[in-house]
Amino acid sequence: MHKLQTKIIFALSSVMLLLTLVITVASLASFRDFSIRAATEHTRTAAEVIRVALTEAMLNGTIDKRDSLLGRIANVNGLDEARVIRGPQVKQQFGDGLLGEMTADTTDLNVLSSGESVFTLNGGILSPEFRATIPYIATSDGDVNCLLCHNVPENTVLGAVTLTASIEHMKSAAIMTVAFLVIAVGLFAFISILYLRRMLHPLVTTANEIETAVESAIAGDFSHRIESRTNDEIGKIATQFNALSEGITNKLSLIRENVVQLVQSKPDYHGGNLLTETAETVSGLVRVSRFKQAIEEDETAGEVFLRISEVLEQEFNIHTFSLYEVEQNKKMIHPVMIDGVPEAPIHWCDPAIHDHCVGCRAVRTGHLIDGSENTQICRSFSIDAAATNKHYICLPVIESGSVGSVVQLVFDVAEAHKVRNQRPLLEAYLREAAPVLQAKRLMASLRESSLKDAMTGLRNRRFLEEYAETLISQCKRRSVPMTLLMMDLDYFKPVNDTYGHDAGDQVLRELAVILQANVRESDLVVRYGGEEFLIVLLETNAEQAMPVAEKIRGAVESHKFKVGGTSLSKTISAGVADYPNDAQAFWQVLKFADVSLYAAKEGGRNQVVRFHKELWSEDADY
Ligand SMILES: Nc1nc2c(ncn2[C@@H]2O[C@H](COP(=O)(O)OP(=O)(O)OP(=O)(O)O)[C@@H](O)[C@H]2O)c(=O)[nH]1
Repeated sequence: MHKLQTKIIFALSSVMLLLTLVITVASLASFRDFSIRAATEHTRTAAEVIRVALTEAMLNGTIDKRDSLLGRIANVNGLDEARVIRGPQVKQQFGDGLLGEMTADTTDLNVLSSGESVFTLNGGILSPEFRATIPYIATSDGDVNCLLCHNVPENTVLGAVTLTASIEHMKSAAIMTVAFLVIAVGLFAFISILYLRRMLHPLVTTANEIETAVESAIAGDFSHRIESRTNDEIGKIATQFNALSEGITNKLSLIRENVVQLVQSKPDYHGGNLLTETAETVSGLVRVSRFKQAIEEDETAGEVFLRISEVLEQEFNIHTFSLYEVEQNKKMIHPVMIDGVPEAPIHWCDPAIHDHCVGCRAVRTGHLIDGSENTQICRSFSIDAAATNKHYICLPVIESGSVGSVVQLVFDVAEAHKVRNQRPLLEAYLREAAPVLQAKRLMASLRESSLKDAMTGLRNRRFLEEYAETLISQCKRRSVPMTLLMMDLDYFKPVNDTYGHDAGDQVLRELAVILQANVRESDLVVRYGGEEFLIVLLETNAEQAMPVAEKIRGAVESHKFKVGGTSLSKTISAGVADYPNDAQAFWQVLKFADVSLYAAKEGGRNQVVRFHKELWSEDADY
């Protein structure tokens, strides 16, 4: 049975039982009281009848026959015994009397001495018996003057009559009445319970339906509707509950549609709690939005990749993953991070994709490659998935229509389902990362080009201004020297004047190639001014740099510059100064290299001059 119904019926039954009990006790108490009062009256009347009869017998001289008189009276309905006892004065005047009139019990004696009536109920509840002991008092007024026969003063107790009356019939009547009451109350209770059940049925059924519907709603299912059975508050609750469920379902559908749009893929709810999973997806999207904000404020594409790796580890709990960057113009794929290690060698895929990016299926197709659905889908994934129990998913990051990067996830077969469920949110992250990565790379390349000389491809003076201090602090930290070679073409103006500016440019381009070819890759060749070049030789002092400068001078001298169909010979002059021997500050070393170059020019050109103190005068106008 339903709990609510049981409770109400139990409460009603308890009330009815209590009511029956109260009525029974009250009835029995009032019956007892009534019985005593009725028996009292009854015995008083019988006592009076006996008195009158005895007086009459005395007057008529038939007092000797009083025994049979008392016997007849005792046979009167409702009386069990009638016994008269003589008081001491009567005994004194008329003798002890009959045998029965002599045997007085304690109650009789008390009544004889006190003159007060005593009424008692004896025999217990099963066979109750009423006893009345009533005194006869001598009186001169009344219908007969007692003092005429009795030699006693007024108000003397002449004797007493003891009457016993059974009140069995009263008890039966009381029991019958109580039984009737109990049956009546029971019947009333039964009818009330039936009526109550009928009345409670819609309430209980509605409450049960609401309970089931709420349980389903907690589990994310809002489809349950409640039948509105009555027109009262219960019916209203049912209607309003339905309206509430309808409202939640509509709003939830709207949220889902928006989530689907944002995630661009229908989240797989796999029978879970719709509300919880939608809420989780929404909070996932909030995290995506925060991620976007963070990467936008990051400085480089490298930092963005680092954030992607943090998201994979912390949010998706994926620890075996690789990030690749595609260099479209060079058709190369560059490993940004392999298994979380920056710039580690390509290891899950065929290393050939490094120089041939279209070997990567994700790069070539621009589609997500799901190796967990088909392990053979990408031929460049070099590990035999079946043998190692490993699966993979490669997600291309599309930047303005082409693949800019690839995120590769490698996981155990057992994790395939989990990873596939995480895919929509991960793709949302990558969609946000794509334009930011592109912007960062664009910024980096713009910056790179602003630090380069467009004509020769060498670094420019701006680069030097930005990195001069870094170069010095690096040398200081590592306690290594650095030499600056300041170089300038000799008599370059006539080239322009004779062959034109384009020819001059060609000479400068060829010179740049010669300079670059004669130093180490780690050294820096900078186009410092028009036909002026600076070479920074790292970890090299001026003594060690002199042969290098000489080699360069020789290389230029022996080179034939191709100018307008003819070839041309040119020479250069160079000045050499180093850190830390000549000066501690970068710009001071540069100045000393420059004055040395000036000295080389002065000295007749096509020569290298090592800086020495005599070349520098604070007063000189360089
Ligand atoms: N074609 C071309 N000429 C340039 C460029 N930058 C500077 N120049 C020219 O380089 C020449 C430098 O001339 P000068 O400073 O007189 O020196 P020079 O003729 O080389 O003689 P010395 O340096 O004294 O040996 C000028 O004519 C500039 O116009 C450039 O980018 N391209």
